[in-house]
Parts: sequence; C-alpha cells; structure tokens
Amino acid sequence: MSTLILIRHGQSRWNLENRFTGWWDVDLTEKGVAEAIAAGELLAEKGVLPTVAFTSLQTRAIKTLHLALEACGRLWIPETKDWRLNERHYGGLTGLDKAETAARHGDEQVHIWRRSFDVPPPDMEPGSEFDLSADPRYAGIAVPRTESLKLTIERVLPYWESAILPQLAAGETVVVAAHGNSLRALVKHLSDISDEDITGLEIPTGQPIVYRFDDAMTPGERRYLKDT
Ligand SMILES: O=C(O)[C@H](O)COP(=O)(O)O
Repeated sequence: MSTLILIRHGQSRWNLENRFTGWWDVDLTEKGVAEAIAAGELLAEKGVLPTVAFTSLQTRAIKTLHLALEACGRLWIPETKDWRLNERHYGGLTGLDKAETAARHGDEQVHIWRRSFDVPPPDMEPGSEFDLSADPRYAGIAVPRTESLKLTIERVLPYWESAILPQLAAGETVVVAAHGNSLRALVKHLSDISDEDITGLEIPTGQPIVYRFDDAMTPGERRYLKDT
C-alpha cells in the first residue's frame, strides 16, 4: 500500500488580488505561508510522512513544498521539479483582473475560459510583458501560448506515468505540491471524473488530498487528509 499526497500551493499574491496567474511566477502571501506550514503540520499529526517529493518550476509551489516539508521534519527527502506540473498557462488572460474580465466579456465567457474542459483562453501575444519563453528556467521547453485543461492533462499525465507512478509502485509516500489546474488534471485521472463533471471540481489551497494505492496500483477514494 502506498500513499499519494497532493497539495495545491498556499494563497498566492495574485490569488489574493484575483488576477489570472497561470505560468506567471508570483510568491505566496503571508496567509499562503501559514497554509503551507499548516499542511505540513497536518502531515506530521496524521503520521503521513512523505519520502519523495515532486513540484513545479513555480515559486509558489516550490515554497509550499519546502514549508510543508520543514513543518513535518522532511525537508531532506529527494525532490524533483518539473515544468509539467506547472499551472495551466492562462494565455492572453495572464495578469488580468478576473472580475474586470468578467465585467468586460461576461461571466459565462470567463467561466468557459476558467472551467471548460477544452476551450483555451486566447493566446498570449508575442512580446507580452508576461511572456516567459526567454526565462532561463524554461530553456529548451516550448512555453505554451495558452492551455485548456485538456492541453494541461496532455503534459501532466505522461509525467505522472513516467516519473511519479513508478515511485508509488516502489512503495514510496509521494507528495506533489502543484497548482489548481495541474492537480485537477491528476485528480480527473485518478478519480475517473468525466470531462463534464471536472468543470465543477475546485481544489482548495494548502489542503492535503490523499489517495491510497493498493498492490495493483489502483487508487482508492480521494480524501482530504484533515477528514481521515
Ligand atoms: O492561475 C490562476 O489564476 C489560478 O491559480 C487558478 O485559476 P482558476 O481558479 O481560474 O483556474
């Protein structure tokens, strides 16, 4: 029996400011730091101690991982950072205020951009101040111009299969600190959620989700660790 822990990063500056973030690299707020520490304390309290960690290339997820691991005494475990766990790329919406965008384009259009399965937001304009294609952390990676959840799944799942699942199969207790939509991609797969129903799934910040895998590597029920 092995265990997978999923943690969405704590509140970020742009979560607080209600701005579309995607791949833009914003830091945690004070509340986000407290959420990450509380997540690690909960891991310690429940005795669910990670032995291997994965995170994205984005500061808010990396810091959440480190704060949580420190709080449960596991800062020393091996960790891997990979862009495939990044947030879904928000394209031309990156940096915009979510409420102002809804006032301009309508709630329904913004809901489609935020939660539809396969409608991506408009492309990011070349030369946008939020264009990260020249960022050294993405050297050699074709930085997307936008991503739907479907496109996000197309890069998260191969990484899940090739890098994360083998660690679970080897009996490790794996923690993945990532983002609202890269985790929705994983949860959709693990809990076998339909393309329609995934539109209603929200992942809260800093709240560890746990799956237990049986010997055939079939995941059990999705549970919030606080409820176990
Ligand atoms: O990238 C963002 O703006 C958020 O982290 C997730 O946004 P969403 O709730 O609109 O998917």
